[in-house]
Amino acid sequence: MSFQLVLASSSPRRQELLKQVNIPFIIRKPEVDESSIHSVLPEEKVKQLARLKGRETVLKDEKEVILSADTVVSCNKQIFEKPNDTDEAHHMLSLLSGKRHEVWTGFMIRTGKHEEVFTQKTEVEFWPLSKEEIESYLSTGEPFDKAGAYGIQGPGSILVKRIIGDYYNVVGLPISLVVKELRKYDILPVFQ
Ligand SMILES: Cc1cn([C@H]2C[C@H](O)[C@@H](COP(=O)(O)OP(=O)(O)OP(=O)(O)O)O2)c(=O)[nH]c1=O
Repeated sequence: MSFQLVLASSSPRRQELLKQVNIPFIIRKPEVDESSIHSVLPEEKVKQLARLKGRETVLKDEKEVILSADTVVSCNKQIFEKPNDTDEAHHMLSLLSGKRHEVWTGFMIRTGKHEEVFTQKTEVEFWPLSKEEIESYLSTGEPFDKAGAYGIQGPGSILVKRIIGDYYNVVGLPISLVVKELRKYDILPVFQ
């Protein structure tokens, strides 16, 4: 039986990453209250949030596979999600300045019969950032819809000294691991 992929996400980055590997999908965004998840461990938090988003997405028939995900930044035992305002974004970037942090993405794959949750970690190191650099970056508006208040894929790329691990995991979906798992449902990138 071949399955239809349903992306349970409104993140433009996740949509782009699936398009990049030519996987056909439809979008169905769940209504979730993310504030109900309080885990202090980033790996647990992204698992729980991906699970919540996946389970709250309606399965319309047995041929559908739901893919949901969540990304957080973890630095010095603190978890950074999307900043609520400029002050919070400034605070996050000040704490990330000159240091290493982890980006965790959790994703869930769910059908009517099975569900599984996976996680992936990428380490990112930032250059030391001056107050002016942080303010100039904030003025681009980039930080506000992104965990940790930056996007590695845009102008935020110049904040990054190095990364260890999957780049796409930082952008919101570890696409090669996702594709590997979707093969079980005969969902294949078109070039295969
Ligand atoms: C660290 C980092 C995060 N991000 C993004 C990926 C995610 O979209 C976002 C983290 O927020 P999420 O809550 O994981 O996702 P979302 O609210 O954008 O979308 P949805 O819940 O509908 O799936 O941060 C980047 O785009 N680049 C980066 O470098």
